[in-house]
Amino acid sequence: MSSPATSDAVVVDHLRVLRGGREVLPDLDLRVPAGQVVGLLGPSGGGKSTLMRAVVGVQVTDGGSVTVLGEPAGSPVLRHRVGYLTQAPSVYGDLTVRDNVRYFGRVLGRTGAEADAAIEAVALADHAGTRVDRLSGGQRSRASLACVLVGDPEVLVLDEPTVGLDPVLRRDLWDVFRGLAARGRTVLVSSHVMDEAVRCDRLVLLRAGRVLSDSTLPDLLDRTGAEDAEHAFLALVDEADSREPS
Ligand SMILES: Nc1ncnc2c1ncn2[C@@H]1O[C@H](COP(=O)(O)OP(=O)(O)OP(=O)(O)O)[C@@H](O)[C@H]1O
Repeated sequence: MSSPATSDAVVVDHLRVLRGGREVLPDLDLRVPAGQVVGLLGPSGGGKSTLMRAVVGVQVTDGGSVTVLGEPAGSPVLRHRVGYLTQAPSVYGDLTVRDNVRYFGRVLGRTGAEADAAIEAVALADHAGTRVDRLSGGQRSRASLACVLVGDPEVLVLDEPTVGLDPVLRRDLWDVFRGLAARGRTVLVSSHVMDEAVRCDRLVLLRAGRVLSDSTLPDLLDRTGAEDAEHAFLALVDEADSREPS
């Protein structure tokens, strides 16, 4: 059996981001090991999307650095090596699912068969011929995900890919993410849903722009004595609050 990759696909060093004049990420350090699924969890407004935007290089930053696959985030050489799923589906409404995925695939030199495989992976084969503007919100976001998957990027940055999906679809998508990591891809995925923590190799708990914890789930549960990720997170919040002056 080959040993897991030990290099870091993403290195965030003292990242500082201001948005709307507010310090959203004051001073953030993070390492995302290659070939792993790393979950970015935490409350709404905690800075998950901002961090992801910095990793793909679309966020104006105010200090520190973000390195992806050894290159500065956003470098042109990373364009085809990093895939990004935003919370707002980025697909053409007046094209079918198949035409969207084939279009993005063609830009990246992928075949029609590879586009079909990406559609299959997000369980949209039955809707491949449907115009995207006639899909539900969850289907639309899966169509967007297929457009990311078709490029088979080395690093996937997925902002809430399972939001609003039923448990079966969520499980199936997590199987896809696990399969990507098994092939050496790195997946940084954000979620509000704490029970998705069990599917991650590592968990980063982000709150108010700070990393409360960065560890495996077993280590997190050990450290906090909690029974699951949600209770562990609450314990860490309480611990952080008790340290802050009121
Ligand atoms: N365009 C913007 N202009 C100014 N402030 C912003 C902007 N977008 C986000 N923010 C602020 O940045 C902070 C972090 O937002 P961010 O979207 O990164 O959080 P999040 O953890 O991804 O939240 P959610 O889970 O709700 O998507 C929030 O306080 C938010 O109000």
